Amino acid sequence: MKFAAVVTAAAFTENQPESDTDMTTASTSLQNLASARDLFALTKPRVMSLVIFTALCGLLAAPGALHPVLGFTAILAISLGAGASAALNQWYEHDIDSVMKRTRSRPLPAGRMDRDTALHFGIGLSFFSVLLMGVAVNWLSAAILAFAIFFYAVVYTIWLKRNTPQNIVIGGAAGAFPPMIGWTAVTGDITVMPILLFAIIFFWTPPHFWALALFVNSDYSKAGVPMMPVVAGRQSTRKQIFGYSLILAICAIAPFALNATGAIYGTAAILLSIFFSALSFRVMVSKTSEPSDMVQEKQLFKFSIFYLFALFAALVADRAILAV
Ligand code: HEM
Ligand SMILES: CC(C)=CCC/C(C)=C/CC/C(C)=C/COP(=O)(O)OP(=O)(O)O
Repeated sequence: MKFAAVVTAAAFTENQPESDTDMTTASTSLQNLASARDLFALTKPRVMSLVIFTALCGLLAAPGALHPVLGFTAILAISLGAGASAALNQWYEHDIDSVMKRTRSRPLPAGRMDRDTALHFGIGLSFFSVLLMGVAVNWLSAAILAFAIFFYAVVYTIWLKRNTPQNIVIGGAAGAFPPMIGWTAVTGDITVMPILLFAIIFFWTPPHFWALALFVNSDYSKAGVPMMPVVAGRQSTRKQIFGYSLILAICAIAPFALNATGAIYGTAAILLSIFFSALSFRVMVSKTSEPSDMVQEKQLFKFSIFYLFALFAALVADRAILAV
């Protein structure tokens, strides 16, 4: 311990700036570090980690083989494209992000970054990710990636979000493309299975998001965003959550029912979907109006994330076992 303390102290002393110029350089690099951190935050890394995971699972579950370097490049391109679309989303939404409690400490509303930086970063990274995918992997995957970025940054963010309570139902398509892109990176074509993977995330998105929207409702109404609970009310949203969770169950079990996967995926899909539907049912029959008492909604939101993670992990595990 003592030795470690001496070494740390020595290293610290060694790194001390000796002059004013050193001090300026040190503070500039600290600022650069802070903005690098903010650029990273602009990519919504926590949300995108699951997006990237579903893309990776799509790639690993697809029939055929892709050289590991190309597989890595495909996932890198999807990650950069997803991050770029999130940056463009925040460039456009700086006004409503500064009104909502949940989003006002983001780099733009908090004033730690100017809008042009976010715009240039988002556009530059979008082009780079699509070109990388096209040149290194294939142009079908690049085209779907470009469409997904456009769908999130323009169709959802600019057009749908502020105009219709169906915003996340239609806009959710953007988040449903990544496993399809992972799949086409390997196969180069679109078959029933990548369409089903798309459908799973498409029908998962409304319960995932509306569960959250129910307990952050006041944020959205304050910002004037017509999310479903704001426009149609809590009870209608709760019924729709249950409806979508039943459609989700059908889509999740379909790959097994169609013999496209084995029993590992089938068992996981059935158990996870029963639990998801049960939690959605509890939300539907709940009458709570106080956000702090919305235990069922909070549980459903948390479980939605586990559900998608576990379902896609089961898909890959199933494929790995079948291959042995
Ligand atoms: C239009 C579609 C979607 C909407 C509107 C939406 C909205 C949200 C919101 C508002 C949050 C709260 C956290 C935050 O402040 O960012 C959240 C969390 C999350 N979302 Fe979604 N989401 C959507 C689609 C997706 C998709 C497609 C995925 C992954 C495949 C995903 C994964 C996650 C994860 C992992 C979290 C938790 C992040 C954390 O722990 O902070 N979401 N989502
Ligand atoms: C490859 C590719 C382009 C992937 C994109 C994946 C995608 C669309 C994910 C959606 C995730 C997300 C953070 C939605 C938040 O909605 P919001 O922006 O309305 O949330 P906010 O209120 O937190 O800003």
